[in-house]
Amino acid sequence: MVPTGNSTMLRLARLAASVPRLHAHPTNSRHSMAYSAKIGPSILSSDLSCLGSECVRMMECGADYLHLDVMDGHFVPNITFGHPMVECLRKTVGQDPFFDMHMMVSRPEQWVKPMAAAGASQYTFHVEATTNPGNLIKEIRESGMKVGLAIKPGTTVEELAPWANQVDMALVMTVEPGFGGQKFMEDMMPKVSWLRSQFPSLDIEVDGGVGPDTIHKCAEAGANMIVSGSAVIGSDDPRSVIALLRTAVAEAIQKRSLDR
Ligand SMILES: O=C(CO)[C@@H](O)[C@H](O)COP(=O)(O)O
Ligand SMILES: [Fe+2]
Repeated sequence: MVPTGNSTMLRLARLAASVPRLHAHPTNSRHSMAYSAKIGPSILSSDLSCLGSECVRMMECGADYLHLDVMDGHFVPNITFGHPMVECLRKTVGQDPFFDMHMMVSRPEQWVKPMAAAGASQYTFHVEATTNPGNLIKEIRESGMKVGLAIKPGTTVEELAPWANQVDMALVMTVEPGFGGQKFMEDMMPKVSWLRSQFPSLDIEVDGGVGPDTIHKCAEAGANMIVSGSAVIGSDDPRSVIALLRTAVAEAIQKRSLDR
């Protein structure tokens, strides 16, 4: 029988409110709503000659969004792709999937409009790459995209903090940007914990070396947007890995909300 007493109802309502929305679309996450667990495979680790079908496969395996790594051979010592590829991917996957563009480029200002036109959903730039983050945030918003702000391992979280209230997402890099398949830097976790304590409803993303072995550190520290490249793409069962990562984060979010 369903209990209907007032105190029981109150407890059930509290419990329901504390349960994270597992499949929330990233576009709904800012401002009014509590953050939720979202898993974004980095397609850098996939067969780059099949990017379109790899994106489709990741969405079919339960990805919440796609993390697309743009490298210019200048900001980082590697080159990937630019907005023409994003335009093709958008045509292949349709309007729905959320494209988080991780812009590892110098002068990120120059690609805002082309990326927006190509179908990017969020433009995540590095604070190290610009002298005027405030202006760039404004330009990204005016182009209709969400804003992500990233810091490299050597950059302190204090450099991100002044902008945190103006962005949709903060990205704490857990490897030196440039390549997939590197070792997770656990010593970045205090940055995540600090951001979570200061900005309780901010989307906080971690990127680099994140997989089943390292997800619990990220989840406990307070990250809720999880980029995972080689651990997901290289797995025989990406669907299970994505589900495992999401469960770890969802449980940590639930624990945090019950502890409050
Ligand atoms: O931005 C980057 C690397 O610069 C990442 O998005 C990696 O591509 C993630 O891959 P794994 O470290 O998970 O293999
Ligand atoms: Fe990335």
